[in-house]
Amino acid sequence: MLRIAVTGRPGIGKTTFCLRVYEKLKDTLDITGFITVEVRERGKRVGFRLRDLRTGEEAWLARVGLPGPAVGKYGVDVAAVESFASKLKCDCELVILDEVGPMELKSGAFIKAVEELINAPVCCLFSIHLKARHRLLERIRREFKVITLDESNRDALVDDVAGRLIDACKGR
Ligand SMILES: Nc1ncnc2c1ncn2[C@@H]1O[C@H](COP(=O)(O)OP(=O)(O)OP(=O)(O)O)[C@@H](O)[C@H]1O
Repeated sequence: MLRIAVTGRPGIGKTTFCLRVYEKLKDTLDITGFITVEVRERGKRVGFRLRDLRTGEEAWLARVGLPGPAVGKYGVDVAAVESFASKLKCDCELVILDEVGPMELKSGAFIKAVEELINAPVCCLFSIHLKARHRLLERIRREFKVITLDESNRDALVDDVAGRLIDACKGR
């Protein structure tokens, strides 16, 4: 059972990396999870949407002007996080989760769902916030193989991580 967490500075390509690995593995492995996609209007970032990898279903995670707990200038839709967290399943071969960060961590149900995943024998590819402090993030940093993405490694590592996850999930 292989558990990998990618991290790196904001905008380095964590979401892109998770998506590329998903595209490589989706026909081979049973995968659940979601990614977080930034939304820009007229060039300015206005918020983030959650996207279920398998179904393509989307919801706002956080948006400027949304009521709810604030992270920077964004209000977090905790109910949306909970709804996506409830779809994370331990009984698949791989869980891809982008990301475990300050917005998602506003949801107690999200924290509980991720803890259950970590306690289960399932392969994981998470992206995690580089610096945020939280007991769940500390646990992931301790227990996962953590890879820091940068411009020089983020392309080459896609095949490497995808290959390692297939081997681990298929017990090779
Ligand atoms: N390997 C890559 N090569 C070239 N451009 C990339 C690569 N990875 C990401 N990008 C570009 O960089 C930008 C940010 O990418 P992405 O959203 O994946 O980063 P992120 O680390 O998830 O960001 P955030 O910190 O907001 O979560 C996007 O415009 C994306 O197209």
